[in-house]
Amino acid sequence: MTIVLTPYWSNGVQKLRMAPQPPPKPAHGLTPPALDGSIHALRCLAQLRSKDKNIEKYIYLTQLKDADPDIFYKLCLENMAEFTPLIYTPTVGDACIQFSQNYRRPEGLFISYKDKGKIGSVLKNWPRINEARISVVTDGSRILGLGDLGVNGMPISIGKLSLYIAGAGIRPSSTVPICLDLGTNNEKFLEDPLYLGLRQKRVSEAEMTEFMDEFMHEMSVLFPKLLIQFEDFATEKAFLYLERFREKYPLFNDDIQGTGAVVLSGFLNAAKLSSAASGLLMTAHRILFFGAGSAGVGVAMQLMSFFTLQGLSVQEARERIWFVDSQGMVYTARGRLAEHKKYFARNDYNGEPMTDLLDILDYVKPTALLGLSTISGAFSTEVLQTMAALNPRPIVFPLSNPVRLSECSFEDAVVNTQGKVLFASGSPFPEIDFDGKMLYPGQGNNMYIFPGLGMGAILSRASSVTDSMVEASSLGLANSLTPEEHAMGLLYPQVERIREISVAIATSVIRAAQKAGVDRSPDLRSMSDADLATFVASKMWQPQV
Ligand SMILES: NC(=O)C1=CN([C@@H]2O[C@H](COP(=O)(O)OP(=O)(O)OC[C@H]3O[C@@H](n4cnc5c(N)ncnc54)[C@H](OP(=O)(O)O)[C@@H]3O)[C@@H](O)[C@H]2O)C=CC1
Ligand SMILES: CC(=O)C(=O)O
Ligand SMILES: [Mg+2]
Repeated sequence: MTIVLTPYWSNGVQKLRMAPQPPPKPAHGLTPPALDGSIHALRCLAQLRSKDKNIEKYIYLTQLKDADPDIFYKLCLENMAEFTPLIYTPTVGDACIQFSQNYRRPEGLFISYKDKGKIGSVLKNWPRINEARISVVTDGSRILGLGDLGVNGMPISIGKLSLYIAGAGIRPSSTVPICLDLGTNNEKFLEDPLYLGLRQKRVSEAEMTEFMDEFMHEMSVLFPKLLIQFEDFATEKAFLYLERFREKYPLFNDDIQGTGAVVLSGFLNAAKLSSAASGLLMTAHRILFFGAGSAGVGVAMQLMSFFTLQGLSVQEARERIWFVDSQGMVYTARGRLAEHKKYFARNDYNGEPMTDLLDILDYVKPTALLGLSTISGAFSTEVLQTMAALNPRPIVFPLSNPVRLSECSFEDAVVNTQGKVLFASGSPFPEIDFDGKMLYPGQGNNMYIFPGLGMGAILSRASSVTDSMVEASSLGLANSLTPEEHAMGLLYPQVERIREISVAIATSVIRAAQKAGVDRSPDLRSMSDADLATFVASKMWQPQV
């Protein structure tokens, strides 16, 4: 499939352009005399706020970003807490579901299975080849917790890249949103006349792997300076293609590694508060994962480093972790297990399958309960009360997205633990006044990590993204809380400080890349940490309004 470039009419001449390249400024006389950039930004904000439905706000913001990226990103940076739920989770989930209904104009690159054998020629249609530095690539097979959405997954690539631009100052023109169309198993979409993707079931794993080999090779030829973020591939494929390509190309999987890093960071801060209240050693935490997919296992792999940083051996660290999947507690004697579950399967339980979460809580007695299951409400009143009975300050992270699939709400977690909960969720919840005290939910979302991790990898020109770079991003985030944020009991910094945080993360990531010897920007090696941070900040794109 060749991408279709939108006809753009200007001064009677047909030009071709694709977002995010801004339209040329209209000639004198073609705009009202008093149109002033900063006043217009206020006008746009008022127009946005006049809309009732979040999906309408999303559509409005998509058009604003297209028409005037400077105003869009200025407003975004000034109103991060208001904008992120609109351009990202939860609203981006609805934008994906409705993509084929609401589609207006191209914004990104679609590569379909029909392009196999000539993927390079499709990539060449991208209008800003030389500028490309970062691509978010999805195959739409597991969008948030919404399942297989086929090409309707494109808004997730677009949304993540908007956060790269807002959060880390990546130049808009250097971003490449990509959706691979390998079919869909979503029957509703296959029957929908408006569906914009291939009308066929997903291709086999062998066929997809051949396609992916060609795609990755052609990407590396055409975009030699590109970092790739794999996003929302269904679990088996997420692990398969991360392992297959990570040594060969600069890439990371956001759901496995980005989520692992963001949760490790919040967990580090939560565990300190929890241990301070209980007197429990940091090494004595017991973590129960509800959900054993790419995100759950990715987080567990990263949390291993929490324990090993505290001095435990790898084997001891692994023993601090339990998993629950749709069949109950995951243990080796249960029978055949998917490959990605085997490492964390318990070897110290041989009894009957344990399927009730309350029974599992009673057996494991966790200090922390992490939800990555897509099961809305799974952390029931009884589950939360049990966590509170087991721990003076229970750690409860319902991390599934979008917000309607969260395992519990912040309010339920607060009320059922008498305000003791240490909480982070995947999508945002409002703060709560509990007994006269303001309590703030953390947002344990990889959006804190990938902008800074990506910026660090791009500036160091890393030839691959190592585990040490991912860990550095996590520690950079954990250490970025201000004393005021600690005093407020926050587990993550306020999102309004995202650029400052991204500087800290990118700086740590560059240092880790240098240590691992994968950096290709030797000039950065001799800089002091302070100079390196200044350099990173100086490279951030700023909206000009
Ligand atoms: N906060 C963040 O930054 C991020 C959040 N996420 C969210 O995490 C969620 C999971 O993503 P991902 O791991 O890729 O998805 P998967 O679908 O691969 O994993 C879901 C897991 O939940 C398990 N599960 C399903 N139903 C139940 C049930 N009734 N009881 C117990 N476990 C159950 C599944 O079990 P089984 O294996 O048996 O099928 C599976 O292990 C999504 O909502 C996603 O949006 C993802 C990335 C980042
Ligand atoms: C946040 C994210 O990456 C997800 O829910 O898949
Ligand atoms: Mg994701």
